[in-house]
Amino acid sequence: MELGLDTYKQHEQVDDGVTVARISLSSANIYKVMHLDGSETTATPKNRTTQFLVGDWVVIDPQLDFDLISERLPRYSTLGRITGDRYQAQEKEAVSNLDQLFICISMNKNLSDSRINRYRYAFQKDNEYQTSLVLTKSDLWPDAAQLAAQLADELGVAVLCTSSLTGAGIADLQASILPGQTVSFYGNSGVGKSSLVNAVAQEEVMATQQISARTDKGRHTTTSSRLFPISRGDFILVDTPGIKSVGVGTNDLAMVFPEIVDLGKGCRFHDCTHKGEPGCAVQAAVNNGQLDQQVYQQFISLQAESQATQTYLDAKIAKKLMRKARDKKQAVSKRHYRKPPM
Ligand SMILES: Nc1nc2c(ncn2[C@@H]2O[C@H](COP(=O)(O)OP(=O)(O)OP(=O)(O)O)[C@@H](O)[C@H]2O)c(=O)[nH]1
Ligand SMILES: [Zn+2]
Repeated sequence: MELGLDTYKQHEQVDDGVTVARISLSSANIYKVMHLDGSETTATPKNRTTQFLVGDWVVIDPQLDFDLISERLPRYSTLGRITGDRYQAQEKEAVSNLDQLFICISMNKNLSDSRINRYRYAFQKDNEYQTSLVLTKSDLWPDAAQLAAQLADELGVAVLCTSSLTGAGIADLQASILPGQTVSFYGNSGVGKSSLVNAVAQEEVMATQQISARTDKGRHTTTSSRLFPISRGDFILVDTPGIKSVGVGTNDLAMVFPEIVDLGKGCRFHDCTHKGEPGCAVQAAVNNGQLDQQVYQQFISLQAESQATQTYLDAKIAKKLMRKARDKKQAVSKRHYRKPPM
């Protein structure tokens, strides 16, 4: 097992004579590294301020029952995720040294343009890793291959049409992963990602679930990313359950709809939402046929969605800040506590 080291060496240099390992788990500053023989050890950074991502190659100094991480080797790619800070959603790095990202969308009756548009930014981004679209559950779509071809043409990315049920397209997907590559599958809960990954890996890497009518929550017990070497397929899988959103955030709208941003420069108000304000150049363009009505509708619905993401993130952050403030207050009142005089 080489954990993708050969692929890594095609991008970056690794000195002879050092012992390298790969970060396989990162959770609340507890790290695990995987060695080239497949064994895993808890690891502690020599320098506590250094942050690591799952996928990082590191130089280790093995101790009796743990590894000391002495150095992080350069990353040739990073997969981002949207997180919130106090003011706005932000893109943060989540996984490193990734070669391919497969964005999975299921071919059920909910398949729509807006669903695909959500990821348009991720497809268009000039990534250091390759991004492909994987259509899952193709057995549910009458002319799946035709739609796949149309999307490939439209998006300019590879589109793989698969069904874990019939096995269609699985061999193509396997063939698109080169030996020693590090890959990740992204998809909303229920798209059939686990079934697909297991079919591609030819082993039970991930637990599959029947879609729960009760609740969508609590099915993934872990939210930390993890590295899985797949021996049958000779590739490395990074499971990223914590990544809820790839490139969907307010800022990304501009990248998905550059024509609307351009038109928006002509609006009377600089913060125009293009939803009926007077002097809106975008609405005017829809009215005179310059802007496609459908594109406009997609923009509006995606705008609502990204605002919802935003609000969700803001609320989460507000809660966190309140909790912090409360903890601080409690700490202060503890400090001032004096034993009552006898
Ligand atoms: N028709 C059809 N159903 C499928 C296919 N693949 C998976 N399913 C069904 O879709 C449901 C979800 O499958 P999973 O593989 O667990 O989906 P997931 O995306 O990993 O879901 P989470 O575990 O919630 O992340 C299950 O009921 C599967 O039986 C397929 O190719 N065709
Ligand atoms: Zn406007």
